[in-house]
Amino acid sequence: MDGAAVKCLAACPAPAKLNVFLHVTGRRADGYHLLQSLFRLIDLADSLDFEVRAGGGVRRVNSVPGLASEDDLVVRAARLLQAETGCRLGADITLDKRLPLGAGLGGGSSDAATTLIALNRLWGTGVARERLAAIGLNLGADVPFFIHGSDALVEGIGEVLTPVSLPTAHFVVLWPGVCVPTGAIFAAPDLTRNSEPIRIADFASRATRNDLQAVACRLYPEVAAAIEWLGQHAPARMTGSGACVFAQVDSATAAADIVAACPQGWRAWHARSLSRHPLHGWLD
Ligand SMILES: C[C@](O)(CO)[C@H](O)COP(=O)(O)OP(=O)(O)OC[C@H]1O[C@@H](n2ccc(N)nc2=O)[C@H](O)[C@@H]1O
Ligand SMILES: Nc1ncnc2c1ncn2[C@@H]1O[C@H](COP(=O)(O)OP(=O)(O)OP(=O)(O)O)[C@@H](O)[C@H]1O
Repeated sequence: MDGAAVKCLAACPAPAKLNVFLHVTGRRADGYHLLQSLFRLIDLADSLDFEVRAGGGVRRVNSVPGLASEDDLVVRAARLLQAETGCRLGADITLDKRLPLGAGLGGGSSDAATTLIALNRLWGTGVARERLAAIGLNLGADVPFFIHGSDALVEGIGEVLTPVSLPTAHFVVLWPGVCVPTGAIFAAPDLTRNSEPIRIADFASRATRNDLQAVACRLYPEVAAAIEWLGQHAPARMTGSGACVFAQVDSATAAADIVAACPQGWRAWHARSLSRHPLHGWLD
């Protein structure tokens, strides 16, 4: 342990996202794909506790099944912030992992974003939002979205954000129990990579889809089965690169009825839209 805790912060939320649509419009020279996607924050979340230490060590102090501490984006985010700012303080971090891994909910990216926002405040490193988002992009394509912290049309590989204001909504989110590795979906030869770009002003009136869905359904039949089951209740679509699928419903009651009928071995949640990341006010 690196000295006594000098400051603590408990129960910092790391909310999930849904990709209302996701179009792949091209590919960069480095292999990353260009996207157009409407991202919504939802109130399903991981939760993080931070204890600042006088020594410079950073570690996750609890165990998380399937996620070694040294590989955790939370630990990598904290070390990256130290490297970028020269901060000599350290942190013990506890991650209460509630979001499934590799689920298209952006859990790892959100954990990283919450770590950057919380430690930037606790360590007093004073990095402004835009620079923190640029730092976060090194950890994952979705991190800038969570640092900006509001619903957005996202372009580039995740770094070009146009905030949008959307009505509140209820969703059912369904996880068919598998973990989908994002890289494998983007690497598939049959992925649609040339969707026509939509103008921001037009996206509400155009037909949309998730271009990653067909590949994920082919490689992971559980995803196809989840879309089929949820689709009997409301129009259903995959989020991110899967494995979760979601449907917008009219009310909390409608969501609860579908959640109650969820087949054994899968998990379903009623999620509400979130207008802002709960830590949004902590950045300039
Ligand atoms: C598809 C989305 O879920 C949409 O929200 C995200 O853009 C994926 O973000 P992520 O899970 O944070 O993914 P990253 O860890 O950045 O990338 C994993 C791998 O997916 C591929 N990848 C990812 C994002 C992107 N725009 N193009 C890609 O080709 C790359 O091979 C990369 O090595
Ligand atoms: N704190 C973390 N939480 C989740 N995954 C993490 C974390 N740190 C590292 N990872 C790694 O990142 C991978 C993908 O994480 P994540 O759960 O965010 O995927 P995802 O929900 O599919 O995200 P996206 O929607 O951005 O594709 C995991 O399989 C895991 O190996």
